[in-house]
Amino acid sequence: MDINVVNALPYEDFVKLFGNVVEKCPLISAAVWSHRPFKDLADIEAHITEFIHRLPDSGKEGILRCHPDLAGRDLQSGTLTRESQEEQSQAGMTTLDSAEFLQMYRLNSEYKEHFGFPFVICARLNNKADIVHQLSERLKNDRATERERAIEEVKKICSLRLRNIVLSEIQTKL
Ligand SMILES: NC(=O)NC1=NC(=O)NC1=O
Repeated sequence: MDINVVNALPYEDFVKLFGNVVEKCPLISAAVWSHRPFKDLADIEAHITEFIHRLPDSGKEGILRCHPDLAGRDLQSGTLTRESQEEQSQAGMTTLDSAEFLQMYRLNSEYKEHFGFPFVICARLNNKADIVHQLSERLKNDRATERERAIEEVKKICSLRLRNIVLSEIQTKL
């Protein structure tokens, strides 16, 4: 995708295209539009990262709270966003047996009870064994450490979603 095309987008189209690179947080892309013209995709990503970094702890926790649980109620009810549906199914969340499903439910509940925000991990970079291991391990973190750790995962998800958008735009032009 030509960065000049992106730079020429009115903010409505920019937010339509990039609004879900951070799950259910279109505000971030709507805010980042102010920083155009962008040098390239990495520049857009850098501005998104900077916006998140500058948020107070409550803002970072707010971003985490916008993420659906892995193998949670949104997955069960079919109300995940397209991106989350793809990511969660790729990580094996749609093929859990009843014991695995219960384990995820219990670990997610324990994590949420402990931290006050949901466990977030970049599902595309992990399989279900990794996810269970990470959930169990990260439960031991203190809140500040875990908040930053989870935000790092949000940035990985964002980076992969940005690349997917560019790739799918290029494919539509081929
Ligand atoms: N709680 C989560 O980590 N959710 C998710 N991670 C992803 O990569 N996609 C999701 O929906």
